[in-house]
Amino acid sequence: MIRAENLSFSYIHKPFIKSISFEVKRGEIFGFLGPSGAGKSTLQKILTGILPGYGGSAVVNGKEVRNHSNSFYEQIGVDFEFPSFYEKMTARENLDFFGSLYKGPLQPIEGLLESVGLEKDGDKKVSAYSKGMKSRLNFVKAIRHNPDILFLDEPTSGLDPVSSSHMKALIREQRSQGKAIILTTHNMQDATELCDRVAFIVDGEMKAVDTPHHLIMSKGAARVTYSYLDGIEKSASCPLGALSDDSLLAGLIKSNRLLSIHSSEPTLNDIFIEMTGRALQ
Ligand SMILES: Nc1ncnc2c1ncn2[C@@H]1O[C@H](COP(=O)(O)OP(=O)(O)OP(=O)(O)O)[C@@H](O)[C@H]1O
Repeated sequence: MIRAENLSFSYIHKPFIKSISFEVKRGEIFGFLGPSGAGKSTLQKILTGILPGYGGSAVVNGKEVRNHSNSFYEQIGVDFEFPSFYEKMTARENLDFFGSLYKGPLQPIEGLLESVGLEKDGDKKVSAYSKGMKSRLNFVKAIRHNPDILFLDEPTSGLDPVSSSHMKALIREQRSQGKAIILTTHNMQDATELCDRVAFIVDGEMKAVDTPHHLIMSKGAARVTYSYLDGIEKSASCPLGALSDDSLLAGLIKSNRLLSIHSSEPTLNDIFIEMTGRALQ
């Protein structure tokens, strides 16, 4: 549903986005991960038709984005990080207004507000909404016209843990309806939980693309860390695959002197740092 080939872009004369290619299929959540200034929002802007002066090709729902007509916006939903609403209007009035910009059928406001726990706040002015409430309202604004493709920028930013987990469930539900979703985040936990595939973006270049699981497994072996008493508490670790070669561990098990033992895999964040030499947050 989305295909980028040799995508490039420059804000000034210097090339910034450099030869990026990827594909996102129906029913897939694809994550852009990268540090601040890496080019994630720029890529989203190219794919949503805001920056038409790009090089290469960006095809969204079968159309080259730079040639898009207004009907393009009937097919995509955009939830960018900073919600845009008329603050003096209520949530319901805002959804009515933004909904009126679309030709196609709209999802009923009541059900949408209920899906994000705002059913009792629909008649409140948006100026009285908290940051998290605005984020939830922004999400339903993006899906009101039931688009095939969703662009989400930091969709859990500003949400408390319960709302964040609820938001992730809503995003998965959109995926199960067959939508293609591009999600931008700094949050590795969200990316690991939500994304079918992720792209590491650094300095306008794509450094790796794969499933979070493959990325984690390809680079770092899981390790086992254990602690024991030897006058004072000490700890040691060894690769999971080499447990039987660890004579210290074998001795501790035999003499029943182990205090704790656990295994840990590298996180996506560790892999990002290893592959790109840059920290994400
Ligand atoms: N309109 C513009 N004119 C000139 N430079 C710009 C413009 N918009 C963005 N940039 C520059 O392009 C680079 C990439 O910005 P972009 O917003 O795509 O990064 P990002 O990866 O989305 O960062 P963040 O995670 O902080 O949102 C930055 O160096 C930014 O200063």
